[in-house]
Amino acid sequence: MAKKQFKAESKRLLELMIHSIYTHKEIFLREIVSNASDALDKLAYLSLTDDKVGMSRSDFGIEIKLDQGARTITVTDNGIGMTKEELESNLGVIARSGSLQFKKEMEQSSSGENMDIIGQFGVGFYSAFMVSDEVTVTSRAYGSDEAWRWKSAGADGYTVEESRKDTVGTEIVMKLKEDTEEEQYGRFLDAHEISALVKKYSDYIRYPIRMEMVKHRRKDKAEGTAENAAPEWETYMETETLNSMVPIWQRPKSEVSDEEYRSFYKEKFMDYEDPAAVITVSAEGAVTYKALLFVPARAPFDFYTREFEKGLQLYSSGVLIMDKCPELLPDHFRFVRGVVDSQDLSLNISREMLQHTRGLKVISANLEKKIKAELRKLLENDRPGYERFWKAFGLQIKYGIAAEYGAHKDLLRDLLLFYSSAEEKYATLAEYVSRMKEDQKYIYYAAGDNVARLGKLPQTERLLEKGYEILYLTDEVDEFVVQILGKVEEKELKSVNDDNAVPESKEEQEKHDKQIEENRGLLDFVKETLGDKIKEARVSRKLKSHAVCMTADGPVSLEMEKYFRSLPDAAGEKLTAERVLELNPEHPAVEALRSAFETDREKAALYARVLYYQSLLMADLPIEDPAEYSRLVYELMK
Ligand SMILES: Nc1ncnc2c1ncn2[C@@H]1O[C@H](COP(=O)(O)OP(=O)(O)OP(=O)(O)O)[C@@H](O)[C@H]1O
Repeated sequence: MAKKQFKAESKRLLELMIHSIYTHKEIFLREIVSNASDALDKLAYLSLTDDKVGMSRSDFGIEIKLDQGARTITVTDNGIGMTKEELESNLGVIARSGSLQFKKEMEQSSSGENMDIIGQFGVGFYSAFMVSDEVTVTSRAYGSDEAWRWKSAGADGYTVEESRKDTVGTEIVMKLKEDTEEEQYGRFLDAHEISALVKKYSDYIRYPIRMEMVKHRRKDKAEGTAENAAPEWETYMETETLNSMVPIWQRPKSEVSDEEYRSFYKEKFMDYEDPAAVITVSAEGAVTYKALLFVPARAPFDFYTREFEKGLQLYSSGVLIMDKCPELLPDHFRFVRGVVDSQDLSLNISREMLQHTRGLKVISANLEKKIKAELRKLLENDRPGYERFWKAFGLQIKYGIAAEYGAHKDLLRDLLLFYSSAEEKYATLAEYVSRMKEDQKYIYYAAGDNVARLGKLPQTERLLEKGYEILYLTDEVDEFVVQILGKVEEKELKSVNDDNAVPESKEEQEKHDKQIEENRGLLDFVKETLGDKIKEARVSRKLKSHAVCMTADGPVSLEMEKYFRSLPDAAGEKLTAERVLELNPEHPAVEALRSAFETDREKAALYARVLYYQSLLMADLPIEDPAEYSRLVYELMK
């Protein structure tokens, strides 16, 4: 029979498995058993809506058989099975999630020194090759009379041939490798070893995992045996269920260790980092359910893409109904992973119907509150942990505030962190407010690309000098968030660009009014020279060591304009900011402009243009005509 080749990337993964230097080879059993459990889930789910399956929950199970003579471990399930095509496509190429993730990680760590990663999350079926030199999979798919056998001795390919199997399901025979000095593969033929591995990794699997175990018992005394004769023992075989079948989320929190929660998370959701937070819920009342939720420590690579699917696993009395039920999670908490199990959702419910059940709404509203509370707890008790969370998912929280016209702002506001000028670290809005100076009316913010640049923005200088704290907003969505929030604890959020951002004394005000009066002609001239490039030229109230800065009037800020400009053309009309060029009349450069305005208008126009370009540069706005700008500078230097 012709051997078929594995796809290139599968082959590489397989080779890694075969030559794995990883010491926790024992995890192969967890992977094979969890695949069997998935297959049982699928058929159990089908049996809810399809009478033809003719099986009930108690009929499903997994069986493990050890054969010392043949050096084989056989794992059999009566789940959904695989057709010939499925055998080829599922076992011939790298499967989804876990294996792919694994492959990515391996590519990133080119030397393979990260081999420890292997055991931390699902590596799937291929892990069988860590301990076996031949794997045979015989399967009969539900609804089919045919059975097929897939066989492979490793990276050089596999065969698929017709076979026989009386019942629906899958049987996997792993022929163990010969023992070497480093590795005793033979230990996996020991029933006690296997039993311990099932307990360790697969205890919560909700189907019985059965195996024949050798047992010892005292023989009944034969008649006439002396009273004090030594008791006689006999051995016999008995099928034992190795796992407790109690899912971790059904166990009382006090009986589960943190380590158990963490390793459950890592195995189930294929992460190799511990979660940032674990949330357990046991609710009784309108809807009775248990939930076990996790906040991952970092965002999956596809988190901020359309491909990412949110949702929690939904079980109804222990039967998996849906792998990612989106209705259970609001968008702003879409990073949460976990499981919900409720006896109050009808088992016969179809997935479409499920979307409309009230029970789900109740659960989701409750979970939203719990997640919020847990994040607050993290913020209060473990600031570095929260800041790590914030780096991963803060953007999502901000989107949540900006979404739906601010419908969720009250829930999410006190989860926000912004970088602050005061302590050069993140601050919550409440922390900012608590530090506000007595005479301080506003919560100040500056928006731009990065903190370093914002700290040097001309218009922040006087505010900082007066000792006011400024929040530096560096995400595109930030200014939308600020607009939606409007006020925090009665304090208005104010851009440093705002014309009256800096509070003025009466004298300062009078001085300013006088400056406006004195410079009226000059301001008109600057506006005339620059034409449509600006809406207005204005005497600045906020500049100190700089001559000019660019700000904007109206609802569209300069940063928003940058954002709108970055959108694809299809995104509709581009909104532009109403630009205002602010001049500092006390600055020598502006004084030079003023005297040129009085004596040499051509020179004054040159100065005005140069200052305009300077303001664009400092605001990190594009210079429309860099060549012209350069020519102006040459002109100045003449
Ligand atoms: N016992 C089984 N019964 C039915 N199908 C199975 C069985 N074992 C494996 N499969 C099929 O083979 C596919 C590949 O399995 P594999 O373990 O490599 O990846 P996976 O389970 O999809 O993801 P992971 O990498 O997370 O384990 C499975 O998705 C499933 O469709």
